[in-house]
Amino acid sequence: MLTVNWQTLSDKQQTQLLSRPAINSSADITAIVTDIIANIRSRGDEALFEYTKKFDQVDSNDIRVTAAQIDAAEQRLGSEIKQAIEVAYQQIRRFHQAQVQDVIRVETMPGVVCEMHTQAIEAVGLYIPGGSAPLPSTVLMVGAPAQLAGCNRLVLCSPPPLADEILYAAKMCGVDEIYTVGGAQAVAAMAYGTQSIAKVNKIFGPGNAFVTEAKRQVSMDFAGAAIDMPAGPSEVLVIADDSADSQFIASDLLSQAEHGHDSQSVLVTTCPVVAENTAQAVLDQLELLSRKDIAAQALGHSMIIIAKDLEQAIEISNTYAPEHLIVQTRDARSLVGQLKNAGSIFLGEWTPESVGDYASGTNHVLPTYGYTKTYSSLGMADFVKRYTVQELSQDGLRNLAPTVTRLADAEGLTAHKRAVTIRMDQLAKCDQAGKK
Ligand SMILES: NC(=O)c1ccc[n+]([C@@H]2O[C@H](COP(=O)([O-])OP(=O)(O)OC[C@H]3O[C@@H](n4cnc5c(N)ncnc54)[C@H](O)[C@@H]3O)[C@@H](O)[C@H]2O)c1
Ligand SMILES: N[C@H](CO)Cc1c[nH]c[nH+]1
Ligand SMILES: [Zn+2]
Repeated sequence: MLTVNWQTLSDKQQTQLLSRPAINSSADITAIVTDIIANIRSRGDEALFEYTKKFDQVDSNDIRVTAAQIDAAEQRLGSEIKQAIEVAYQQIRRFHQAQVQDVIRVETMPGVVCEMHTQAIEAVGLYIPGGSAPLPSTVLMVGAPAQLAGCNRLVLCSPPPLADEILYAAKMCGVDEIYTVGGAQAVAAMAYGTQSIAKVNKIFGPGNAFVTEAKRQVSMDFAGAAIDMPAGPSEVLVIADDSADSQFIASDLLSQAEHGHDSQSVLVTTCPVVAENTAQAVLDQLELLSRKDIAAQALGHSMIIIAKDLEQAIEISNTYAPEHLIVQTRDARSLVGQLKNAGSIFLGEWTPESVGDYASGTNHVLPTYGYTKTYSSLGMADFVKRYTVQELSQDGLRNLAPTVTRLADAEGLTAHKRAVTIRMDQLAKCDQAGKK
């Protein structure tokens, strides 16, 4: 892991160090994905089966998981893992239930009532990564809020083979339309529809560079599907002062590095001793990992930055805009207001990032590539649409009519004006009749 002293770097070096490649920066990946999407659109299932054979080595036209297969998966699982999935599901539901937005009602002027309502998105596509590891926790992160929101059709796609834990978590979230397809081809199938998979309105979930690029491309086409966010290879940034425990920091850096060769882990510390001890602890702990090779590759583009003080450390973090931000300093809570760009923040030494990955209740689907500057952690708001309702009483119309008619005059829109004056005339007649 590269260690650098921030003070000694030029502006250009600092910018380079904190940047990551854009989603579509690989011309190869962009071209491959464009081709896959075009093929799925023109040849549907036939292309979907071909890609599943080519990329996932499964030669089958049976991509829909049956109810019997879901039940069999449940039977095979041990009680401890079932219980862990159940506890995580309840935790996630609890935190997401609290985000459910009640109807907002405001009387903006006497007799003028405005409301904001939400309505669940009808059909949602849930992408669950599966290339390098099955992620049942991701099923809960996208499935539980979709279920809570009341989405009508929950479609899950994940590359074969589907782990029993994935099927069990899906069942818990009420997902019964499950397909064993992955990659860009699964995203294209959900966005445009094929003979086996009917089109969805919005696609959720993280994935590798091919999946994320496919989501980007289908979301740019109005005939495609909306997407949640760019959620690519995992990242973590740790801010630490001299009070931090280097063994703890190393375990957090490695827990994201083991996700994929393209994951990135960053430590920004004000203390050179913590920097040195953490570098050593990372090497020691790396030896203990089952996915040592993957983590080692990720460490190749990970780094330790020595900052002059906490203020500079925070500035670096805000510029990098990490998916996960861990704060291991004295009184970590006091920094929260200054941490402007992060998908999810973990405060203090007793809050490892992995609790958010599984079961604290927060969502682990988070923007990466620096998109925490503009995108948010996945939440209930992503599964619904907002719409407004307004209702005016006779007095409400009387009160608002002068404003609306003058603005309609200013815009030269006489029909808009008449829609108000025609009613005002009617009200005037009624008033007259009432007086007689
Ligand atoms: N940001 C988040 O919220 C979040 C959450 C969980 C996981 N992740 C990330 O998701 C990613 C999961 O990646 P993964 O690879 O394990 O699973 P994946 O399901 O995203 O990708 C596997 C698929 O990629 C396709 N593919 C592989 N090589 C290809 C090639 N050469 N050409 C075309 N398609 C190809 C295949 O179709 C395969 O099914 C990791 O990077 C992990 O860090 C992110
Ligand atoms: N850290 C990942 C999000 O970037 C989510 C995850 C799933 N399982 C373990 N971790
Ligand atoms: Zn993780």
